[in-house]
Amino acid sequence: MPFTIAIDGPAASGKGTIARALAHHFGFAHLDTGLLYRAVGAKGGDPVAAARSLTPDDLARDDLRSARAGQAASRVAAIPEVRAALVEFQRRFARSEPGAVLDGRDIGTVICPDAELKLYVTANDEIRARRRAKELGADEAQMLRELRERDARDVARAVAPMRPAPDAVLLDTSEMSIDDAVTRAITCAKEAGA
Ligand SMILES: Nc1ncnc2c1ncn2[C@@H]1O[C@H](COP(=O)(O)OP(=O)(O)OP(=O)(O)O)[C@@H](O)[C@H]1O
Ligand SMILES: Nc1ccn([C@@H]2O[C@H](COP(=O)(O)O)[C@@H](O)[C@H]2O)c(=O)n1
Repeated sequence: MPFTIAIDGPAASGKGTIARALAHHFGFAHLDTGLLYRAVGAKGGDPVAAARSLTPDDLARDDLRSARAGQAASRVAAIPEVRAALVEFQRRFARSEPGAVLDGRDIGTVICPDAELKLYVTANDEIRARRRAKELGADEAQMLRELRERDARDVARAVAPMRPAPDAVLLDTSEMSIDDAVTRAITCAKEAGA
């Protein structure tokens, strides 16, 4: 049976960093599910048709990590038919052997409600904005506005809103180094049987 780790949380909280490190440590596959929504938003045209016809080339675009792509992603992510078109791919990925780590907003609640480990990664808004501004070479105040706008949309949408699964382990990385956060996540995964 594959071991699935579901990681959710708000933008720039450190989910992807932890997910990549866990996948590397345990030899698991990793899927950054935000990339799917970013690719749909970046494709333009009808988002539902875009979600139904996503290709590996769409996911390899080099403009998907921008703040603009993040905003476009959170708009298309509120469309139920877009989300529905992406469910099966994510669930199939989650069954990768010997295990898989998926990070996003609804992994523990909708995509993999039976995951062996669910983490909900947070950090305070200002710290997240500082980290993202440093990463993108962008203005911190503008990043703060954009992160808050995106989080508000992700929390408020009717379908698969961003929230912790009831059985998720909460990991606030505000005062943690990357190494500390990864070490804590590895400990949680070992305790869960990885
Ligand atoms: N504990 C930490 N301390 C300092 N910087 C961190 C920490 N965790 C992550 N970072 C940095 O913060 C930035 C955002 O992290 P990351 O991309 O992992 O967040 P995310 O939650 O996956 O974001 P998104 O949802 O937008 O994909 C990166 O530049 C990363 O290197
Ligand atoms: N499981 C997911 C993952 C992402 N989204 C939406 O995509 C936006 C971009 O995600 P990043 O993780 O790359 O920042 C995000 O703001 C969400 O709107 C989602 O809905 N579900």
